[in-house]
Amino acid sequence: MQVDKITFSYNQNKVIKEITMSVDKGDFVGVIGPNASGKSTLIKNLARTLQPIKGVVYLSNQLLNKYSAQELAKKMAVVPQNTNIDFSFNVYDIIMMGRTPYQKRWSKLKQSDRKIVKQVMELTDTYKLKDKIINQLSGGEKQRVIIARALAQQPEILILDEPTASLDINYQAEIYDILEYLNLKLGLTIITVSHNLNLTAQYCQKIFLINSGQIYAEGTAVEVLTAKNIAQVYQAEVQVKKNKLTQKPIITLLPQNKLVDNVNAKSKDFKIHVIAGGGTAVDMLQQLSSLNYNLSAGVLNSGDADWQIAVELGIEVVTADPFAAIKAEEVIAHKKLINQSDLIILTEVPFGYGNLANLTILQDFPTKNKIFLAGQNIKKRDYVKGKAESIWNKLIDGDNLRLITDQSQVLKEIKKFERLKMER
Ligand SMILES: Nc1ncnc2c1ncn2[C@@H]1O[C@H](COP(=O)(O)OP(=O)(O)OP(=O)(O)O)[C@@H](O)[C@H]1O
Repeated sequence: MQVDKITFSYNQNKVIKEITMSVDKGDFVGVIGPNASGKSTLIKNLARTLQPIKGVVYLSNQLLNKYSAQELAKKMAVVPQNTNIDFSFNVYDIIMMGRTPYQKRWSKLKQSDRKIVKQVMELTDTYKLKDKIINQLSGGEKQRVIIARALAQQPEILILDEPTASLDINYQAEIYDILEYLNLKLGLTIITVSHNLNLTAQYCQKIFLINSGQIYAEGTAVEVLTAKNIAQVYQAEVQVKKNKLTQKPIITLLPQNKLVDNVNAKSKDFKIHVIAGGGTAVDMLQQLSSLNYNLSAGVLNSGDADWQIAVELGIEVVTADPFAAIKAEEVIAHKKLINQSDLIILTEVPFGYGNLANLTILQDFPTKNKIFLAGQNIKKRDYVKGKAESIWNKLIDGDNLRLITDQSQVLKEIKKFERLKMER
């Protein structure tokens, strides 16, 4: 599908402004954007429900306007946001309506039509509902029936406007799983409009972010769903993390209200320096960052999981080369960051010759507040013949140090140090 500079207005209100976009055969495309940004209007223009006042849409190199209704129904199926269905039909008949473009007037149903309908019913888990009347169904069941009817059209391209709006999380993922199956196994081209940024990120290969009737950003989930783009378009502060399994972004809305902002504003004055490595601080850095703590970290090797997350979260970090030992200039930079902090957190990182400097350095800061994570005995993490253990034992004697064995206690301990600072 090739969309060439289309503009659309409702009366004088220009809702789509010169949008150009292309969808390739086999794409799984997500259209996102805030309320009233023009998403539904855009896809209605793509589905020929509305006609652009300027610009053109091509489908398989043919102008969309040139298709007969029947030809178009064989090529494209649409699942609109609100579907009005005659309540007197049962589920089977409704899904069979999807076969209309293939049937001659007054002709009998063919065996092949029945077979296709059965297949799509099984795929969408609607076969068990076949005799029910549509108004006896829940919102989620109804939605699956509408999707089944669209699939019965055996389209090449399927356009869905908020297909999971009324579904619980199980069915949301299930609907997207079905769409993914159709996309990957059968090569169906799919365009979905959704408010669910995480589902869109997870499933769509290509995303269009719409703002005020224009494309604000387009590309892969990683390219489009950045905290900056979302802040600009939705005026919302979010945290974007990476799903470790899929490498796709996960978007979490951060608390936006003033009350929470005030609490966070206080937190921002409190600086925490994290000494970690080997992925021992990933969850903690994410949690503390989402609570708006002012964070720094070091010395971390480039490419290390902790380094990766620190960089993604915009945390100031002293970086060493991948797999290389910490160098003198890195120790100096590290000292500077520690000096600026109110609290040092040392994770359960193993120590070898390459990173022993991260422990040694702490001897230069006897009066700094410290939290050491000690779920795993230092002996087991000492790969420098007892040197790490011996430094550790000296360090843990200090009054301003809390040893905790459970990472879930970190926040409680931080709050205590924070309160002490405020009382001073
Ligand atoms: N039939 C209509 N007549 C007049 N204005 C309309 C009509 N449909 C939509 N609009 C207006 O066009 C703008 C874009 O609406 P549209 O439904 O395309 O946005 P959307 O991005 O899909 O919104 P949402 O996320 O809330 O579903 C809105 O300001 C809306 O009020």
